[in-house]
This record gives sequence, C-alpha cells and structure tokens, in this order.
Amino acid sequence: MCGILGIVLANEKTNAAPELFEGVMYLQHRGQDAAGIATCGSRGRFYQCKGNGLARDVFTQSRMNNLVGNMGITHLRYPTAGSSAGSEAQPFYVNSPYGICLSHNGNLVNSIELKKYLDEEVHRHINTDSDSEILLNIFAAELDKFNKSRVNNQDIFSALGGVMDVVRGAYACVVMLAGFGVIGFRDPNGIRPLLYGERKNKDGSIDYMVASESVVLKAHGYDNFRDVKPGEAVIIPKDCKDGKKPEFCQVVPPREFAPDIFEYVYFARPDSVLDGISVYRSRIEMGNKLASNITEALKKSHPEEKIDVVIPVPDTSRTSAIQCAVSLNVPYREGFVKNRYIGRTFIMPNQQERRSSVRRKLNAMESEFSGRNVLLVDDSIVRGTTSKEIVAMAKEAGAKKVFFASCAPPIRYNHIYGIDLADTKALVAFNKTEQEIADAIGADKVFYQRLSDLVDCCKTASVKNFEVGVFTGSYVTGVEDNYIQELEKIRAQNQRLKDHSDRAGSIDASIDVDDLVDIKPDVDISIYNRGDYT
Ligand SMILES: O=P(O)(O)OC[C@H]1O[C@H](OP(=O)(O)OP(=O)(O)O)[C@H](O)[C@@H]1O
Ligand SMILES: NC(=O)CC[C@H](N)C(=O)O
Ligand SMILES: [Mg+2]
Repeated sequence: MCGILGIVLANEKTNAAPELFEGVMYLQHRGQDAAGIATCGSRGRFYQCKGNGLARDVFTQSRMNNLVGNMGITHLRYPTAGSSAGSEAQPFYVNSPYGICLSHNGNLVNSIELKKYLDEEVHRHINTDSDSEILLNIFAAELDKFNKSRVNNQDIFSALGGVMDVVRGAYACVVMLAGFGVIGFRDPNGIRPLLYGERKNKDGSIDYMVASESVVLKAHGYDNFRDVKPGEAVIIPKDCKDGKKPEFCQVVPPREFAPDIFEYVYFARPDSVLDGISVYRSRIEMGNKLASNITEALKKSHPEEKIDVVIPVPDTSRTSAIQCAVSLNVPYREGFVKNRYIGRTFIMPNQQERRSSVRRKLNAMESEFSGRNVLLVDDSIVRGTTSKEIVAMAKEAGAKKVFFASCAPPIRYNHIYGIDLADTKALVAFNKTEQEIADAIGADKVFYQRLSDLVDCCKTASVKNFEVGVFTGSYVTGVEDNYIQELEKIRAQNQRLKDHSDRAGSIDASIDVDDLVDIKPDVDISIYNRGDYT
C-alpha cells in the first residue's frame, strides 16, 4: 500500500506542486516512510523533491519553490519490497528514453525474473532493491523498442501492453513523460486502486487528476471521476487544448477482477469510494456481520457471560465498532484515547518502534473498563502487536473479561501485494487455533469475521471477487517459488545493516562483507534517482 497521485493543470503557467502537496495530505495514511514529488516544466525538464519522512517534513516551502511546471506526480511510500532507504523513495526517474518518472503502488511477484531480463537482455542498470525501479525500467525498455525520436499515444499504449504481458503482480501507477504528459495505468487484475477525474475551470478549460483514492479528487473539486479499469491506461497530454484530451485504452484484456479486500478492511480512508464500493459502508456492514457472529459464538462458549461495553481500537475500527455495538444493543464507549500526533503503527518500519508506539498512541480510561466485560473491536489482527498491548492495557484498567473481535478473518498468510510481511511466522495467527490466538494476545476469547461474510460486506453487482490471499494463501496472480524467500533475504540483510549501524552509530568493522556490498545509504546518492532532500 502506497499513495500515488498525478495532476495536469490546464493553465500552463500554474505550478502543479502546491496542489500535489495538498493532495498527498489526503493520502498520508497509505505511506508514512517516504514522500516525493516530481514536476515537469515547460522546457520538458523534471524537478524533484523526495526523501524519508512524512509529506509535511519532506515538502518544505523552500523545496516546493523549486518544483515548477503545470504537471507532476507524487508518491507516499510504505516499503513492501526492498528497504526503507532514502534511495528507494519515489518517484523513480530514468533519463532514457525521453525522460520518465514513475510512482508505483503494489508489489511485483516476478521481480527476480524481470531484473534478470533487464540485465541480460536489455542491459539496464538497476540501482536499488525496489521493484518499482524494475517496473519503470521495463516500461522504458518497451518504449525503447519503437526506436523513435518521439512517441505517440499509440506507442505508449502498445508499450504498456508489453509491460502488462511480462510483469506479474499488483501495480497501480502514475507516470510522467517529459514534455508529453501524465499516464495512469492499473494491473490487469485491478488489485490496487486508481481513479481518474476532471475539474472544469471558469474559463471552460479542464484540469485532470489520477489518484489512489477518491477522497483526494473529491476534496479538490474534481468530479466526473471514475476508476481506471483493470488492464486499462489513460494518457493525459500536458496541454489539453485545441481538441487534445485524455485518451483511455484497454491495453490488455482484463483478467479476473480482484481488488484487494484489505483496502476496505484497513488501507483506505473510510470516506473513499473505490471501484464503486464505499469503504465506510463496507465497514458498517463488517460491524453488522461481526455482531451476529459474536452473538452466536458467545452463546456457545460463554453462555453465562454478557458483554457490558463495546470499545473500538482507534482509528480504523471505529466505523465497524459503532455498528457492532448498535447491532449487539450494547453501549459503545471510546475507552482508548488516541494521541493525535502518532501515526499508523502497523506501517512503521520496525517492530520495536511499532510496539512502543501502541502505548504512546492509545491510552486506556479506567472508568470505561473497570469491572466490565469488554468487547474490543479492531479491523484486523496481523502481527498481534496492537492487540497484545491493548488487551494488557484493558486488564490494567480493571476490565473483568476482555473479548477481542476482528472485522477480518484470521491472517495466516503473507500479503504479497502490499503489506511489509515476508515471514508468516510473524503473524500471530500463523499455525494457531482461535483459542491459541486468544492465549497469545492475552484475551479471554477472540471472534473473527468469516471470509464469506467479509466478501458479502464489500461486493457489488459489478465487483464480486476480491484478492483474499492473506486469508487463504492462494493469490490471484500466483507467486514465483523463490519470491517470498528473496524478500525475506533482503529484509534480513537490511535488518542486520540497521542493527550494526544503530549499535555503532555508523557501520562498524565487524559487519558481514556480504552486507556491505549492498549498503543502503540514508541519503540518496545516485545521480538518476537524485533527491533534493539532504
Ligand atoms: O496486529 P497488528 O500487527 O498490530 O496490526 C493490526 C493493527 O494495525 C493497524 O492499526 P494502525 O495503528 O496501523 O492504524 P489505525 O490508527 O488506522 O488503526 C490496524 O488497524 C490494527 O489496529
Ligand atoms: N506499498 C507499496 O505500494 C510499495 C511500492 C513498492 N513495492 C515499494 O516498496 O516501494
Ligand atoms: Mg488500528
């Protein structure tokens, strides 16, 4: 999960950067690790600012002043392949052919094979462990095949067809071609979301936006918006006038349409509508279905007990928890107060930080817990970091019995398209029964949503299937045999590097030579990924 956004403004004299900055503020929840903006000026030159940190820290006023041009793209990163090094912040850039910048949301499951192809067949240099850099170079190599000094829309659509034929996995992308325009495209299964919208100006001209979530489009006055379809691309020319306008093309036939159900469970903002499905309404339904499950299960396991109060685990579960309480006819109380200055803990880069952040983020009010049987409701239990701490805090605050309900079914498999989890052993539900999970997090009982119920909460007449591999272990694109092992290897290597540098204040002499050959600088040092965040 990352946030991506692209804008082309009709007025060629207006800079897109301020609106790109405003826009990423609506997508920050999709990635807290790194942020980047690239714009393109009237002479076809790119301007870029990217680095580790939240958008508001990376995009300072002085850096923004350098970003000129009426079109641009952005990225908010939650690293899911490679590492969180500054050199892997996006957008990525290649100078040949034509000058291309790319922002990518998703993961490529055949990145190892693609990297080999780039090296051995088309001789392109890959400078990081990011699969997004691979994707950019595959697109560049496809465009190169035309061997033209200038490409047209048809060439770009054909090149994207070539990309979609060889690349497997999840990818929603915004791309900027120097002096040409902004391109949006979505993988043939539509795993990650992408929307397109138009905003009419007073003089009749039109601005265009492509973004990960509808909330950005809506907030910026873009209407007439729609989802990019699986396997579809849109090209927005840099100068939409004199009859020039965006062009859509179904570049490859769509495959099984399977948006990631985790967008509805956790990733997306509740006020977004993705693929015609309201995230908010789906979460309300999750609360309803969960309540009927709980009533049934509690009757069997604890017939003598009753739930006194429903308490959400802020923030994401709130919508479902309220509805769950209404359905159960039990009072809803905000027993945990959230510190508004702490971000999402799940997408923080390391376990130690995640664990301490849960306590800093949430504080229990004794008055709401003391002497009561509480039902804590969360959207999901993944590593169990949050639930373990939360249950302990509820008990410390005097709760009698603590039941823990999850709006998603048990997560027992990797999420290969967008959660930073290579090791299934890190999942609290891995190889455990529900009672063992309850014991592991210290709860008296856990309640899980059924998968069929979760699908029912989200589906519509036009979207019936979802990517649910995280619950079943079966993924819509399949996975290369060694893909997960390779991700694990890179992660372990990054962790060793980090441990060494944390201990010594810098890389120490005892570090394994194998690690040193792949050192990840915090500050971006490569010329073609040049950042201004120093
Ligand atoms: O089992 P875990 O590994 O702890 O992961 C699950 C938790 O992480 C997320 O919260 P997060 O703090 O990221 O964001 P939120 O404030 O949007 O709920 C999610 O909403 C769960 O609470
Ligand atoms: N979460 C994402 O979409 C990440 C995109 C890409 N795989 C990266 O790690 O940078
Ligand atoms: Mg949460």
